Amino acid sequence: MSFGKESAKGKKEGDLKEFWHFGQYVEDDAERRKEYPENVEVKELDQFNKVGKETYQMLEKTAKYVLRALALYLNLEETYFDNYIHNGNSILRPIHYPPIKQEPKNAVRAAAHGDINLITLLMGAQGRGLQVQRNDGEWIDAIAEPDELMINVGDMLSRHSNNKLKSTIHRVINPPRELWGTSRYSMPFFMHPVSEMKLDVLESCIDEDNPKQFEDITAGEFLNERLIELGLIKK
Ligand SMILES: O=C(O)CCC(=O)C(=O)O
Ligand SMILES: [Fe+2]
Repeated sequence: MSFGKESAKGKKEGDLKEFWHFGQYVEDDAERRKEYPENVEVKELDQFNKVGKETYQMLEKTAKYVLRALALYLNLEETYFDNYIHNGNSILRPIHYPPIKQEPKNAVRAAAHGDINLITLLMGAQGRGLQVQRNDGEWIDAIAEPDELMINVGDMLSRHSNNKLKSTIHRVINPPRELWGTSRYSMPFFMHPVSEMKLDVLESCIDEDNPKQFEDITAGEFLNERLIELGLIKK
């Protein structure tokens, strides 16, 4: 994905980043397989596709267990999400934030946003910069240690749970000027369900104090809407 092409929802400046995508490896459903683009084979790097696939599948499995815990928290069956995420449209996205060569004006490495998907798993990034916004509006550093994962709730889960689980607003700030010459690398795993999953607010998350906050929509429709807003696909 070319540099500067993606911008956060509602922001005109492109983010200062470039990235690769590893997508779903559908091995048991010919119809579903046609829904996703083929993963691109990189012949120049011997281990690239193998390591990408292994990383994808390990993070996918980890995310599945996290969603099981969240399902229990939402008073759902423990395995509620399992069928929705099997062969889901999840993405492993290694990102490179290149050295900054000139005054970026209003552009940042990643402008403030909520992720589109159910949950995001972030392995320790190489280089600081990630911040999350607290409920009181203050931004705090969110730096995972090598043996830790940062886990964000995304907008799809926030809709489905009527905001009982709030989408984590986060951003990647530019480094101080003396570190402009350094790259940053990060590797989020975005857990997405299959496109036909209904994100309609769960009945169990609606009551008098917390009326239904979101319109009914499927994951596929919601993703499409958001990709248009991010400048990644055309209407
Ligand atoms: O670079 C990071 O650590 C986070 C990237 C991110 O938030 C995103 O790509 O959605
Ligand atoms: Fe994000």
